Amino acid sequence: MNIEIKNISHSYDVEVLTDLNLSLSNYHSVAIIGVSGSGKSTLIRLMSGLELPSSGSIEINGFDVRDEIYRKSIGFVFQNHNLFPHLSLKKNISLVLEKTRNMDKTEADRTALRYLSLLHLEDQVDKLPNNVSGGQAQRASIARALSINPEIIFLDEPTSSLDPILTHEVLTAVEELKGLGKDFIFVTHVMSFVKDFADYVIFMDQGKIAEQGLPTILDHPKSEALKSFMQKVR
Ligand SMILES: Nc1ncnc2c1ncn2[C@@H]1O[C@H](COP(=O)(O)OP(=O)(O)OP(=O)(O)O)[C@@H](O)[C@H]1O
Repeated sequence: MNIEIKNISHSYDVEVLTDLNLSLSNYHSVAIIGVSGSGKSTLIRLMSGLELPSSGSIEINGFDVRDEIYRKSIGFVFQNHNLFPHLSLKKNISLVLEKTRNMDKTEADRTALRYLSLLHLEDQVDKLPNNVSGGQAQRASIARALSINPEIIFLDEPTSSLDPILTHEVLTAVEELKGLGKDFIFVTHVMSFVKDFADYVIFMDQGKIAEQGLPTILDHPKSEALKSFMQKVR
């Protein structure tokens, strides 16, 4: 995918991203890392078009992120699974497909089952989100994001509410998706996953990109900020 971010700043009560620029071509799996509050979630939400920057522009694969065509070409997985609690895992997916992709019920059900199986949830499809583990629910929300056949999948700390075992289970499932030919942009605190899965790393510090490059920057950080971060997360 190609990413062109020009001079974006973003404020809530105070400025959280400051004059940020990024130009990337032909990477497929971009990790955004950094300490809590450094602006990672804000950046990934702006890149997905879920929120618009206070100033500046973002183009991904040649589309302004405000473009409806772009918005239909992405899937987003949130920190918490965001599934409807009163619908089964299957229905959580098939309903989205019926309502937003005009699929008939049979095709929507078939597609939901296909993606739930891809995430190893074929035995859980009729359960409600509250009756499966946190890792299974998060895998179902990844299946839901995939089911609309997006070009890019955004994951904003998908394992932040999970214990280490479930974190491993979800991230292993994500790694298995590499062969699908999708592009990924993700925020995570799990550095082993960054090393295994990312082909480019963006390190955020205080609303700016403090360091960026291939995943090898994690082993050979140049900036004091990334050095200090790596000492804390190891
Ligand atoms: N909707 C909002 N309204 C007001 N302030 C916000 C909002 N979202 C984020 N912020 C503030 O913006 C700053 C950056 O937040 P952001 O969530 O982007 O950081 P982060 O690096 O993803 O942190 P974490 O790792 O804790 O999720 C923080 O100071 C946060 O309190």
